[in-house]
Amino acid sequence: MAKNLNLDKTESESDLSELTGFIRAYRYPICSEFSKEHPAWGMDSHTDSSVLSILSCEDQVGGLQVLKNDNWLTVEPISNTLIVNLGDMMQAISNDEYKSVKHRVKVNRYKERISICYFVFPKEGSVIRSINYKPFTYTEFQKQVQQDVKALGFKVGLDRFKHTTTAAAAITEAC
Ligand SMILES: O=C(O)CCC(=O)C(=O)O
Ligand SMILES: [Fe+2]
Repeated sequence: MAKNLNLDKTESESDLSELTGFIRAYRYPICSEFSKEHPAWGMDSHTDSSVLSILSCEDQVGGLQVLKNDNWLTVEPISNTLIVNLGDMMQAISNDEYKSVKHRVKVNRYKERISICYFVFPKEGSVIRSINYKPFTYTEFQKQVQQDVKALGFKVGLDRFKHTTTAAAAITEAC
């Protein structure tokens, strides 16, 4: 991807680090109390703050949905297959050429769901430089996300770091 985007090799290597990645395992219990009209979410709609997120759904129980062209698409689990989601840091690094995908997880009525996710983050202190965003470090991004969630109840994300005043417009729109 770095090659496709003509990114500087040293700089893109410093934006990716195995050392700052982590693995998280999830268990989504069975939930029978929902209907088509009132679905229940194991995880609400969000974008990952990572560079990349690699998902493995251990028991082939579906539920993951991704937003494409304003439509929620169900990701059918395929055995021995990993799903790679692009996160906010990849969107910034790629100057918005690659988009951080909005996704959510629906709970299952009959089976619990186990998934394992590996999140890749930028190296500590590495500055994300992009035409569309002010330079920032992942630590600064995360701090802003936490502040917004606390103050507004939702993540504003990359719009906060846009060069223009669209950040304010994005927040007003979301309210
Ligand atoms: O459990 C999943 O398949 C997705 C989890 C997820 O989206 C996340 O941890 O950010
Ligand atoms: Fe996610």
